[in-house]
Amino acid sequence: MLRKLPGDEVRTLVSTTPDTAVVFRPAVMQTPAVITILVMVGRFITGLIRTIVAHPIATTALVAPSVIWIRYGWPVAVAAVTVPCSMLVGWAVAGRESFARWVGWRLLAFWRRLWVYRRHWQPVMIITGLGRHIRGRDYLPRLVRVTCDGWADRITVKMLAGQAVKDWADRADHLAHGFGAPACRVAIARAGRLVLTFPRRDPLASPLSAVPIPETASVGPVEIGRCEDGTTYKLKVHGTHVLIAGATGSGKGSWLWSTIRGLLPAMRAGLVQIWALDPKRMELSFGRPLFGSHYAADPKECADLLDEAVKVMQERAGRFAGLQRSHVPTTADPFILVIVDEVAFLTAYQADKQLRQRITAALATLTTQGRTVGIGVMAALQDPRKEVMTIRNLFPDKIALRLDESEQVDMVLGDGARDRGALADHISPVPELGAGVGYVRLETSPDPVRVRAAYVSDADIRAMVAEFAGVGR
Ligand SMILES: Nc1ncnc2c1ncn2[C@@H]1O[C@H](COP(=O)(O)OP(=O)(O)OP(=O)(O)O)[C@@H](O)[C@H]1O
Repeated sequence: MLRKLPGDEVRTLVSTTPDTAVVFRPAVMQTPAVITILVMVGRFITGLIRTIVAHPIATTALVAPSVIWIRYGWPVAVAAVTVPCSMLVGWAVAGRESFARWVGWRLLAFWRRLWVYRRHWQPVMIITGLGRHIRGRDYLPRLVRVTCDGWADRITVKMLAGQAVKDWADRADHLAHGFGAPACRVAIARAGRLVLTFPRRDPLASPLSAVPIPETASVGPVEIGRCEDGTTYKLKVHGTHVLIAGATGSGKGSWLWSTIRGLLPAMRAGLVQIWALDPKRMELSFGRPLFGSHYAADPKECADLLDEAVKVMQERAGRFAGLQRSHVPTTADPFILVIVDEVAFLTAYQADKQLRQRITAALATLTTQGRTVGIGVMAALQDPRKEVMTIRNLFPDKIALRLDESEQVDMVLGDGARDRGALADHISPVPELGAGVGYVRLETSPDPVRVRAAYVSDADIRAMVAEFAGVGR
């Protein structure tokens, strides 16, 4: 411990003038070891007092049995430990959730603060460059608070003066590895303070089976799957447009089908119509009887269907003008969701230039003016480059499933999304692990949310068709 003392660096400081060989060495005063030891003991005692003041309950729980033993003998001390412990075990068995909320997660947070974060804080901060070691002194960001839940540790950090969120976001990978976590998300708590989220396990690592069809007719938000904190995820479709980008086999189909599944009762009630454009003929054709006449696969038919949607939009806009500013779905004016699978087939890979321009113009019109009159677009595509999808920025809500390159993440979700933890290029290509997993960035929140869509199997689609065929007349 005493091999290197604070101040030893000074010994190695050397300065020279640029044009002479003169070397200046500072005079070094040796501090007697006893003074150094006293300083260290003083620091240890201060740290101990600080810990006692910061954690009075934990300290009492540790110290009280020894005090009882000394004053009243060991049988009383053993009773004083076993009675509360068995009560806690009883509570943990009888009321798992309340025990976890009031005791379990707090104990885990206390332990992980000491054992993981405090222990590794100094080396991780220095090596990542977020802290500085200058002339024997450490200048480190302050670890303010650690909280745990069933999924992740959340750490509140006070940044060093002059640091920016980007400094931390750029080092999210380093922080994750430094503290032994699979990932790290950086979010702003308030000026000067950040919350770092370190997941401890991945609740999305195994596929989810299809969400039951809702009992009641609702236009959304539609339950799609689960977030990584274990809560159910509901996607808003009415009043927005959604772009889903992902490499081949990333599970775009499960997002499209989970949405359709959640809207079936509303379709039956006449409050929703789904208009399906399926240029690949591989995805939506499977549930064709659900869409009635609002299904197109041939590019020319797709363009006609889109033009029809534009006409409905313009007719509604004329009728609603001056009367209402937002759409309320009714059987007379249902919410129309235009679902386009592999939109690039129509906007980029379409050989007929005129048709391509017509389709792009119709999609641009719908995405800029459709949402207030009850027309939404949900489009899926594999390649998110601007040349392929010139109108990608017209979609307020975006979802990035597995992508091949890290640059594609910001192309889909917008600037800074990957820095904020949307590691869509790290999603596993193994379908059981990664298909259907994606990062959602909503227009209302800059922080991407990691979600897995439930898998709607062929058998589920067949059952949906058997029960709901004809709802899309
Ligand atoms: N949510 C999911 N959970 C688990 N597995 C899934 C999920 N979604 C899809 N899969 C699996 O991944 C495979 C590919 O899915 P899917 O065809 O939907 O991908 P895609 O992105 O539409 O691909 P492409 O663009 O090539 O059509 C499916 O056959 C299925 O086995």
